[in-house]
Amino acid sequence: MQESKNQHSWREFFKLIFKSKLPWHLYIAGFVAAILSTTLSLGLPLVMQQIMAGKIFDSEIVKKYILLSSIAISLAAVSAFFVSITGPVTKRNIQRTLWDKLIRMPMRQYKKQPSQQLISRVTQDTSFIDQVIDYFKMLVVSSYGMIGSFVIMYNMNVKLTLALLPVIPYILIVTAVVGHFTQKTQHGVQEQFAGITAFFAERLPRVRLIKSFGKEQKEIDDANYILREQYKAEKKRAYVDLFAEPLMQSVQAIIQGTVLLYGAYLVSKGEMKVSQVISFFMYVAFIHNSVLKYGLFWQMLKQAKGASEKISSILDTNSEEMKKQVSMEEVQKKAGGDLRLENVSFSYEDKNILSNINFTIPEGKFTAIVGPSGGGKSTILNLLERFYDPNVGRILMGNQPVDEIHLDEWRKSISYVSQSSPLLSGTIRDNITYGIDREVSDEEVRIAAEMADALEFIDEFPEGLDTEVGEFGSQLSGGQRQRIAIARAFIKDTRYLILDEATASLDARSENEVENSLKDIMVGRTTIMVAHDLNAVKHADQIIVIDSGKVNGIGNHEELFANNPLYRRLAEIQQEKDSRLAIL
Ligand SMILES: Nc1ncnc2c1ncn2[C@@H]1O[C@H](COP(=O)(O)OP(=O)(O)OP(=O)(O)O)[C@@H](O)[C@H]1O
Repeated sequence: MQESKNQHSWREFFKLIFKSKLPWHLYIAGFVAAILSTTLSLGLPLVMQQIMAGKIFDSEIVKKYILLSSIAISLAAVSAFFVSITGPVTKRNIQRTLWDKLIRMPMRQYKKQPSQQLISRVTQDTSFIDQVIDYFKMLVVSSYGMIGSFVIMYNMNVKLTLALLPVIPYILIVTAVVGHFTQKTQHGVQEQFAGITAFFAERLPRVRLIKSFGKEQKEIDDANYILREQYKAEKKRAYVDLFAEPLMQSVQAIIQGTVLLYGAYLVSKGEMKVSQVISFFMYVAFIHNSVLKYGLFWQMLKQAKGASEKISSILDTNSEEMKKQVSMEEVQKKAGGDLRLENVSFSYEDKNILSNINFTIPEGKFTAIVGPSGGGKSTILNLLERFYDPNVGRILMGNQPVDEIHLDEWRKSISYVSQSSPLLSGTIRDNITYGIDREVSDEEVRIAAEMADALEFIDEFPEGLDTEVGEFGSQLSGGQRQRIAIARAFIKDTRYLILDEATASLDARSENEVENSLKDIMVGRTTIMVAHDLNAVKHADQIIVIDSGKVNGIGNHEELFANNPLYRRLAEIQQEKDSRLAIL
């Protein structure tokens, strides 16, 4: 079982590498430069051997040494440059692939992982992949250098080379043990880091909530706790370093000691020259450096494998399918624009929300959806926008199932204004024209703003349409944000208008202004409005009462007031509320 999981994750790793269109030409260029540099470096101890053997005054040999080392260093620099270039290109390509997938995932998928985790997939995990490819290149080059060193050493002196062989198992064990513990503790540090990022990223945008409940000290204590955990993880890593460093040094001491002591013995026996021992010494330093890279590569590979599993779990999800067989225009010509929910049932995961819903939303008319909180009204809007598909039943436009219509055209035919219309950071103009694919003139933006009752406050800002709205529109009031969203809906000029409690969070004056703006925009459009304030829907052509995921009644205000006890009760509550407000 464990083995098949392991094989699976390696498959994910290679799948990701090949999917991400990596800059192979740059990798190959860097690899060739590194191999050439290593080849020249392998020749250096031999030239040094000649110099140490008495040719110090032979200018040709000295020149050769300087030339060889200069070229080797330059090629190593070129190779390092390619590493610096390939890393960011690889990371960028993987991030692009990932973002492309993330933004096209169906809504259900976003619920499966908190957004903080998704962010660290794109920012943190992608870095491991490019690092491991670089390390792999380094490993191949180091192996080549090691084999080359052994071959040269073997030709120089068989006895001294063979004397190094018993050290190899020790080197392998030390590298594996150090690699294992370093990787484990490093993983712990990264986990803590991800937790801390998530903690701060969640708290900072909600600082208002924290302050209003006076919970600053609790948040400081919570932060102290996770920062302490981070410190503990880092301390563990420091302890591992404490043992790792001497162990790795002992590898160096053993191989260098073997060369020096046994080399000195062979010199005393006349079987080797001192210059050869020096040359040997240089080769074992080369081998020692390569061994260190093996240890690091193993750690990197494990991290990259874990990261690629997580990234692949996102890449393997299905994207929303945008193009289906029928275009919106065709359907409309053939079947008109009435929307019909036919035996629709729906659940989020295993929680049943809607049961056997049937109703029609007539084209060009005003339909309101009302009912007690949690009954499923917004869920119906989610289904109409096709953020989710019904589990049972279907939604039709005319007599055409909407899931057969191009999804991008469908969504573009709907303007949606909700209780807290989200804005993106940027200017007021950027936000009013967001999602509009054509060129929009300032004149047009101003007309839309005027119709949404937004122009007056926009002109009060010194920067006018160029005013920055801040993160999530934080520089504007709730009412201002709503009116920007309505101006956007005016410009979008869509067939369908969906309003979900569009005025619920506003004060009486803003509510009045926004309602007036909405009245203008609703003219001639199929409007579906969810509202708790029954005054806002009294004049609807049709009101649908939803209770506990079922249709409780359909009719206009008068009909429902006369025949539907739930609606009458809601209307009476509304009247009581209105009269209380009138007294105040
Ligand atoms: N994304 C979601 N995942 C899981 N459950 C959800 C999700 N959205 C809503 N629900 C649940 O579905 C039920 C219906 O919610 P919905 O928002 O559709 O009700 P509503 O009638 O619009 O309520 P309100 O009038 O309070 O806005 C609620 O019990 C809610 O907890």
